[in-house]
Amino acid sequence: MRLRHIPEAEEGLAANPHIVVTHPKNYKGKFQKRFKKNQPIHLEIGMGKGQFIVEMAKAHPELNFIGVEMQTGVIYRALEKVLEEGVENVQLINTKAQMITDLFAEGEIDHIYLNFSDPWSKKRYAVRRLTHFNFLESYHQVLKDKGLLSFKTDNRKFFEFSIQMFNAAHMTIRELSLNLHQDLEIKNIQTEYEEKFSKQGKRIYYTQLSFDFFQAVDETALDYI
Ligand SMILES: C[S@@+](CC[C@H](N)C(=O)[O-])C[C@H]1O[C@@H](n2cnc3c(N)ncnc32)[C@H](O)[C@@H]1O
Repeated sequence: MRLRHIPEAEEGLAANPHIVVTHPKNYKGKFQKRFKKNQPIHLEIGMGKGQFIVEMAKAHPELNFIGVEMQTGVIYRALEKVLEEGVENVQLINTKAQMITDLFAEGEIDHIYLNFSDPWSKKRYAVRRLTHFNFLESYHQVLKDKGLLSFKTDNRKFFEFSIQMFNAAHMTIRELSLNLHQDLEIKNIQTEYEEKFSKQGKRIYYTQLSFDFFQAVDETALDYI
């Protein structure tokens, strides 16, 4: 997702410090302080323009949500949505996924969502995929014991790569669908990309996993890349 430069974005983000966390490292281990209610924290990484996180926050007032997005113009669009909808259980952070162990303490997060993350199709960029085992190790660190990771994509190869990574990390699959929109048993809130891709007739791949039997990634995982 690339947006044209939005001149008012930086100013808009700075003007809303009650929603946009301007010094996130100061809250490491204390993110509950950013919310009105002390309740489980769900984190979306690469949240885009915020459709999913805002709809989730409306559907689940019993949860707190944090959205991480690296592009300033894109997170600004998410901020506009949070303000428009008046949801009080969403906080936004303008940073990269690579930072999450600097931002969150061990076990601070209950659930991580990766929705339509960039597939980085070229092998030499495999390390940038947000399901690469380097990222899985950092997710494991910040997630609570038995915390969950949910992942959706339209890209079959990326999904297969990710399943191999999850397997190498000894994760446990809790839910899986190779055609999410045909699978009526799985509750689903759509993202911007998901709506676009499913209108084009593309299948949506989905899985939800936990790290309860996590072990260090084994070396054979490297064969998959
Ligand atoms: C393809 S878009 C998907 C957006 C949204 N999740 C959806 O499903 O509609 C991927 C988003 O992830 C963001 N992103 C990519 N790599 C990231 C990273 N390393 N850290 C934070 N955000 C990232 C991009 O800026 C982009 O907005």
